[in-house]
Amino acid sequence: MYGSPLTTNARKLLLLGSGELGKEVALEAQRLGVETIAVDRYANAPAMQVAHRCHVTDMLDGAAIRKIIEDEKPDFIVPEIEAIATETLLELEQEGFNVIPTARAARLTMDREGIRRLAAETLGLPTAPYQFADSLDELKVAVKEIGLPCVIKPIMSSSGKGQSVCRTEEDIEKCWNYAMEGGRAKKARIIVEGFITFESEITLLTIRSVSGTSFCAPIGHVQKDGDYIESWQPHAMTVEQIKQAEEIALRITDELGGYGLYGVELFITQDGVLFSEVSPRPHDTGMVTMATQDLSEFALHVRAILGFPIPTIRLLSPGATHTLKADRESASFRVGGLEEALSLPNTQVRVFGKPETKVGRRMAVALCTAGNTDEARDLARQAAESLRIQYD
Ligand SMILES: Nc1ncnc2c1ncn2[C@@H]1O[C@H](COP(=O)(O)OP(=O)(O)OP(=O)(O)O)[C@@H](O)[C@H]1O
Ligand SMILES: NCC(=O)N[C@@H]1O[C@H](COP(=O)([O-])[O-])[C@@H](O)[C@H]1O
Ligand SMILES: [Mg+2]
Repeated sequence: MYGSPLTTNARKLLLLGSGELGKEVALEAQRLGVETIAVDRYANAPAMQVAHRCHVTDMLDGAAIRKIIEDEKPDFIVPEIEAIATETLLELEQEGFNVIPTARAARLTMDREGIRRLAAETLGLPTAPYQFADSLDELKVAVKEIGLPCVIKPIMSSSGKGQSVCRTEEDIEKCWNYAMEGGRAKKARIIVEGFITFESEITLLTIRSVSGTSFCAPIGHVQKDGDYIESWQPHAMTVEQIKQAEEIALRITDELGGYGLYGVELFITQDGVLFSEVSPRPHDTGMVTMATQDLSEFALHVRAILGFPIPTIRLLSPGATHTLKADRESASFRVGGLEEALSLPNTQVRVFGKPETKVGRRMAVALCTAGNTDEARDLARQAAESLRIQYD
């Protein structure tokens, strides 16, 4: 039982990160009468536009995050991005705050080394071969060990920032410099992974709630330069592949614990399913569930967080998403083409409302359903291609 938002008995959910995914979490929380507070590094972030209140702060500044949380006293602290002062979250959890799904999950997944060592070395899950390096010289040695081609990523980055494929020895220095520019922390540490020639890659949304662990139908996706372009659900898989995928997802989410939705990223290869990484929060590729499922990944996250049951998750239709990205930096622009996009059948659009564009920044997504995923992908691509950004 809890009171209405903005009254003394309100249940309060504070988002650390306020992008397009947080916006949907805030909306779902509000549907259940929860007070929402959005925090991010810049003003007018998408979730701030729908939350009851907001705060702008450096998300890696532990003292600043602590001050906001001590003042707000939220019932749930919900990380929405990776780059947060997670040491402070560990402390706050110790002091009795509820970090979703757990502060340790946020801490481990903030940095590729934490989650990769846990998955591969502690749990023994199959992954791409990997090495870490702190300098260009160390990287050269690591590339020799792993072999070419390989994938080089800053240990702290997301949405493909600073990530590149190294194909020849001459590329190594370029990849190192690219990783140094794209990483979000001061640490100059990178991971080198063997390049996996996968048949497909999926996100397995896995929910830990009072009802136990539930899985959504697998979501297939295509990424370009490490960032997602399109996703679809369900992704066709054999019974054995689904079994392996669910086993991996169960192992890693059981280890990380807590209540909430996880996005488990997996590579489907000829030799079986490999663990790639996991988000302890809704996943960008999972936006497709806003069109395909009775409960979207955002609704599921909120239900799990609040401690409510999730007896069933229904896939209502095959569906797909396709993203709209900006190609330059601007604070004065318009998103157009909605008339054309929305004249397509079974099509919806989410315009995130980000205040500025940047090269490669995701600004909107098209969501479509159809009789099968191929048709849905075609439709979503057409819808996204109808959308355009006009810069002043
Ligand atoms: N070892 C690999 N072999 C082949 N492709 C890879 C490898 N690692 C990453 N990729 C490709 O790059 C994409 C992004 O990689 P990864 O998920 O590690 O980065 P990320 O920055 O965390 O992205 P996001 O935040 O969007 O999940 C993967 O989905 C996959 O398409
Ligand atoms: N792959 C992670 C992901 O998609 N995260 C989503 O993107 C936002 C940041 O976008 P921005 O970089 O455009 O501000 C995050 O806040 C989250 O919603
Ligand atoms: Mg990823």
